[in-house]
Amino acid sequence: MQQGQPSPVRTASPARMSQDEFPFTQEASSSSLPGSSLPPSTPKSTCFTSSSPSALNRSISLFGATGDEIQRHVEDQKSFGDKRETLVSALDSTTGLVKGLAAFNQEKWTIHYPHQLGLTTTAAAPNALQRGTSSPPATSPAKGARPSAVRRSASMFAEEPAEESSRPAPQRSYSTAEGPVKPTAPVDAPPVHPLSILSLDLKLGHPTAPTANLPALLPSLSLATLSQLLSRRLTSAVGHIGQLRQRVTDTNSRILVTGDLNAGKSTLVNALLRREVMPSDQQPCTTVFCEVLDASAWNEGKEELHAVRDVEKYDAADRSTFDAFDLSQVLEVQDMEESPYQIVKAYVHDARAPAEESNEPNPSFIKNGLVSISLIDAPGLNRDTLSTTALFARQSEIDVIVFVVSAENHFTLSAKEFLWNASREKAYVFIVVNKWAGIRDKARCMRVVGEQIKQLSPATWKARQELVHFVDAAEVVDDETEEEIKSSEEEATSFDHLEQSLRSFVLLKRTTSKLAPAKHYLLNLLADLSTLASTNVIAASDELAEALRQLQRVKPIHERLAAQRDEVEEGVDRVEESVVEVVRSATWSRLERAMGYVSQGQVVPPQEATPTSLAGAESLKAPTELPEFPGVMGLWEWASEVKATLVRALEAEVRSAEDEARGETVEGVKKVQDGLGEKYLSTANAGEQGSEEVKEGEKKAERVFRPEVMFAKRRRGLGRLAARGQSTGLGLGSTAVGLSNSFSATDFEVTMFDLLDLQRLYAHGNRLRGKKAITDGEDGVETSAILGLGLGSLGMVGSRVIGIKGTMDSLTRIMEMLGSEKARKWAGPVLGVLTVGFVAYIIVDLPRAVPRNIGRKLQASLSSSLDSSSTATPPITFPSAHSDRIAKETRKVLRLAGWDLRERFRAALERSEKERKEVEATVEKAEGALKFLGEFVEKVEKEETRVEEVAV
Ligand SMILES: Nc1nc2c(ncn2[C@@H]2O[C@H](COP(=O)(O)OP(=O)(O)OP(=O)(O)O)[C@@H](O)[C@H]2O)c(=O)[nH]1
Repeated sequence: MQQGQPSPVRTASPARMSQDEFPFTQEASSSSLPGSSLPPSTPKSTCFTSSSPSALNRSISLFGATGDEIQRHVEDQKSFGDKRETLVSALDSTTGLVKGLAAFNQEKWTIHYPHQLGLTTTAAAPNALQRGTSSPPATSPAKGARPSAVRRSASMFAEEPAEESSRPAPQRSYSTAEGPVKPTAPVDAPPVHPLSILSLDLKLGHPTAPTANLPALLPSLSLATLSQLLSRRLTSAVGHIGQLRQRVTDTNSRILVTGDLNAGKSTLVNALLRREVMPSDQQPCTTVFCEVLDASAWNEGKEELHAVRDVEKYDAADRSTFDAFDLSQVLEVQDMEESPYQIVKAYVHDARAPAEESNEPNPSFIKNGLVSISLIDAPGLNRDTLSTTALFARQSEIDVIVFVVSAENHFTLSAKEFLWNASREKAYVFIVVNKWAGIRDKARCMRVVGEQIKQLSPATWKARQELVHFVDAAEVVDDETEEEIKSSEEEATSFDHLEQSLRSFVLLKRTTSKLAPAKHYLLNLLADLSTLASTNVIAASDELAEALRQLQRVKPIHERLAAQRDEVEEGVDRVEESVVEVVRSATWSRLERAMGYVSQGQVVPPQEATPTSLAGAESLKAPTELPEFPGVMGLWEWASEVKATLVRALEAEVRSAEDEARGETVEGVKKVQDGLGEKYLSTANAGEQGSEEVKEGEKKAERVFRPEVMFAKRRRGLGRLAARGQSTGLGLGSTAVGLSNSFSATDFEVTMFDLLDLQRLYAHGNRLRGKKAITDGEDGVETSAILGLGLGSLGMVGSRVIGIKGTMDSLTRIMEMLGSEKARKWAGPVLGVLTVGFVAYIIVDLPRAVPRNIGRKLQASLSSSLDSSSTATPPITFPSAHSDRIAKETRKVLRLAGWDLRERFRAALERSEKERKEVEATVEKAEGALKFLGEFVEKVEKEETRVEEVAV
């Protein structure tokens, strides 16, 4: 530096400059862009107190960046890269978490919403998550009191106050079905914040419902519906994360350079590239938008022009979508009258870019190793181009608008209009006041331009230290030789400052426009996930506790019932067998006894323990004695009556046996239904949680035992002994099992022989004669038999009537003498005597003989009808047949009662097994849910910490 030259820029340290000296007084706390990660710029007062042009020229360099600032910008770039990497990783992890929760909600556990548990936003409440899980996913109070800006976006039930910044979250109830907010949470409810991203959009389907009433709708939605709505929310969250990721990872950033005609836009672009790529001329020469891109990044390193007719179809790899020109032909392409091209893409190499690919920050503007910046040189603004450029500027891919204004001309009307509109949409617009070197009264120029900016774009004005630059682009382009480039890196200039600000601003813009939304969205989403998971930890803990309590009740009952299964079977069989045996033997002995009397022609004397007939059962009065003998004249009718009486006596005994069996059966059924039922089913019923209605229904379904219907379908009529065993009508809806044998006491008629005790006579005669008694059923009567009969009868008459036993023996001896020759001559008189004796016997013995004969015949008749059965088995007798029948009927009733009990027991066992399985499944489900949610909350918290640390 030569002597006499004005002091170098750095000696005029910004710190030493007075704020008042700077025409654009910096407003307090607005030295950096709002929300910027850049530290506030050092107040670089650009006081142009000297009116000397050279001094001013030197002062201009005050705008230039110091080495520290450049270093800071470099660090900014690096930090941007780190933040981006962290957020991309967090976005990916969160996608995994959301998908995991969605699958969990679909397959394993229906997610509850906080209001379903009646939770409130009680920030001071102790953390309830510590109960019910070994690894409590605690939400720290610090997290609970997360800055409300993060929460601002949505509330599940009510709008959040916009101004809450440092205040704790308002108390808010989730269960507002009744309208007014009231704290419904249990004392140990965790702090819960309202859901934002995952809140339910209940306006769907209720477009007219006012927001304030929405909470009232929540309780009316079922758990399943809410869970489905949540699924949709989660799916859309995954979609949104995808979009955010795309935006975050998008490295392309576009700067639109626009301004008045001839303001020096092309010159500025060239200056940023440090090479003359765009044509610049006194004459308006930019007619088409021309985008300058890094050739190595976008066109395989090849420098050329792509003149594009249809931007929508453009593909750098597809030659058919553009016309290619040499880079040097740019003026030709621009100069075309009525250009057919929408845009010209100029792929160039930046002179300052490193030859090799590197992610390290470097001085190149378009290839800085972090963000690929493309510069779009727009046609100068006039009435024709204004709307097109405005449209272009509005595109979302345009990160920054650099508005170039000539210091010589200030803002034209078109410029003002554009700036006015653009600043409304983009908030910040870079303003480059170009051709600054030629301005003499720089202070005045600055003041005028400053006033205009203040009005046109207040936001830009506020951040003017970063956004408003006074430069001379032509100087940079003209003067920069290879060597000067080097030296310029060492000596910061105002243009460097512009360049670095622009670069930082692009990064800042990207941070604000891409990283910040991603961070805020992630924090909101993660907070929601944490809330949901925490809420569900409580739900799962409660469910687990309840299920374990249920299991404690249900498991032992089921185990006991399962162990008793065989016991019940055996118990029922035992009762059945014992009762049947009692009935069988009682019946048999009763009938055997009865048959003993009847076969002797006697009525059956009542037994002491004869049961009385049950109400409703058909009763039959047992005859107490035989009808009185009316004399020989009424003999025949009397014999029939005797027969009927004996039959009735037998039948009455059968009835009594049945009554007795019925009584036993009643006892047996009681033993089964009440005794065993009480013993085994009370266990099951005690454990049943079934409603009273169900139990009532089961009771109704039980069979009702009506003992009086047992044996009801017996054959009617005195003449038949009802042994056919047709349906006995047990009253249990069963089909009776019939006996294969049939008894019929009416099958025999009273005959002449019944009136005489021929058999007895015959037997007696034979005994006298030493012969074997004839058997029943032999029709033929031999002479000797008749003789025997006669003798027998005589003897009997004699012994009864005369009363001398000796006479009888003498007569017998006399009769035996008839066989000898000597005795034959006695035959006539003896036979006479015999006949008289016989007749006398008949008359005297009738009242006794007839009943006996009939009884015997009755017995024979009953037995004969059974004799057809196999000889291998014990002979079936009247008592045995009836005892079998009655025992069978008893067994049938008991079996049904047993079957009933078994069924009820089986049903109870099944029910308890089902209940146990259900409870066990619930336990498993809740335990699984707790495990999942515990891990989930941990992961969410890890992500939250990671994302919170990303400063955007
Ligand atoms: N002294 C001086 N002249 C400049 C500066 N910038 C541009 N010029 C001159 O101004 C004229 C117009 O420059 P351009 O870069 O073509 O301007 P432009 O805004 O691109 O023009 P159009 O695209 O046609 O609107 C040229 O002759 C440049 O040499 C500068 O900073 N200082």
